[in-house]
Amino acid sequence: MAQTNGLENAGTILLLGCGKMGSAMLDGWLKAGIPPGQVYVNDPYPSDWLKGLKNKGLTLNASIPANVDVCILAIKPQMMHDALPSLQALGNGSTVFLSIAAGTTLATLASLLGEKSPIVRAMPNTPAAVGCGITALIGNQHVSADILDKIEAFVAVVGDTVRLQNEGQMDAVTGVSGSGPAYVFHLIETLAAAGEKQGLNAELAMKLAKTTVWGAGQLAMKSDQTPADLRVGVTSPNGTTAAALEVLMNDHEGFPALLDKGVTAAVNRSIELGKNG
Ligand SMILES: NC(=O)C1=CN([C@@H]2O[C@H](COP(=O)(O)OP(=O)(O)OC[C@H]3O[C@@H](n4cnc5c(N)ncnc54)[C@H](O)[C@@H]3O)[C@@H](O)[C@H]2O)C=CC1
Ligand SMILES: O=C(O)[C@@H]1CCC=N1
Repeated sequence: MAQTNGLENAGTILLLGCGKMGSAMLDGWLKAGIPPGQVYVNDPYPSDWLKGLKNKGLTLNASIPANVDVCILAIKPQMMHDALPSLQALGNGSTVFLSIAAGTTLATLASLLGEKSPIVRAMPNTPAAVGCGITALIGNQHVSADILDKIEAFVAVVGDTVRLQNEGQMDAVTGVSGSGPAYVFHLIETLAAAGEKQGLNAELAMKLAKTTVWGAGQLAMKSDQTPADLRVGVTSPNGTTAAALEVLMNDHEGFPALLDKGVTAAVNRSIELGKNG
């Protein structure tokens, strides 16, 4: 039997906002077999890649179609109040909305889109661009198990998925995995810079830093051992790693304290964005 990905009956799709996240997801849907003829995209600043998809049948910047099965909101949270009133005709309960905006709550989305609307809130991350994202999802009271399965299929084609128990978890998810890739990219930058300071040329230092983060990520995912055990496995008694970890694992000014402060700042900003919504 042919393999299915849950998107065979995706229906008519409207994507509002096709920047970094919107285009990563759109690319995933098209690669997963959604015909471009089923896809409408509205974005006032379309990329060349997006414009090129018009030749394949995608509809760009047309008026809102009368019947939309799934409408994906991939605009900035600050744009919701201006942009969503244009979608109110879709708020009769038959269109399912998927918002990936940080902070914007299900209640705010329902107030802007129509209280009958089935709305799923999700938090993906940019590794979705290479099919390695992780997206957390939660639906409002109008989202049935079947609808949630269907919407999950839209994000599952660009990576792993998790379902949340309650919307309150979304701020913490945003601080850990939504913003998380930036922390890891910064780790790569700073590891490479430290290598340069030790005399390596820039290209070599960056190759070592990138491949080390990639390899450690692969090992953490594939090994039966916990990350803590894997760390111990690198650390020879009285060796080089132990010397580094003595500095990095300092509770007050090392990784644990810094990352905790960073994640807390992201979570607080997510809560603030939600209140402003
Ligand atoms: N970048 C990231 O790592 C992640 C972003 N998000 C969320 O995804 C959403 C989009 O973020 P990015 O893709 O990073 O931003 P972006 O700035 O790359 O994309 C936003 C797009 O919206 C378009 N736009 C502006 N006004 C519009 C309107 N009225 N109608 C239609 N399109 C409009 C812009 O031209 C732009 O292409 C945000 O709500 C963000 O919180 C969620 C998870 C991760
Ligand atoms: O920085 C932001 O607000 C968005 C949400 C998560 C990642 N990027």
